[in-house]
Amino acid sequence: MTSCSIADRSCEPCSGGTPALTPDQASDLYKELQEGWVLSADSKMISRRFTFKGFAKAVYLTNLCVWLADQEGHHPDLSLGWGYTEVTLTTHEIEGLSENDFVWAAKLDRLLG
Ligand SMILES: C[C@H](O)[C@H](O)[C@H]1CNC2=NC(N)=NC(=O)C2=N1
Repeated sequence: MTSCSIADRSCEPCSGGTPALTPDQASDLYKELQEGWVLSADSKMISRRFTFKGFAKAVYLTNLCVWLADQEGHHPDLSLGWGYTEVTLTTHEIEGLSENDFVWAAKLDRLLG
């Protein structure tokens, strides 16, 4: 059986010529993500803050994000401190959201079970 999850897709190389997702397209893809992701009001980014008790767990999640970013060739902005990692996705090339951002977020959701 096929699952048809966006987590099964791959991030595609993105050039400046591809238009950013419209707010409607972004909110459709947003529905496929797990709870906890936030779609910004201007539909230009999605983010999720993970909280932990301690520093090392936040570093481990950050390192997982580094691994996934290099695997997919698509890179989140990461903010790390004691007890938290915040992951923000946007496609810098187009100053907005692309499908890559949602594929990447869904892959992280899947890795985290
Ligand atoms: C050629 C390569 O696809 C680009 O330089 C990628 C790399 N990772 C990227 N990551 C993100 N988040 N946005 C980009 O525009 C981007 N560009």
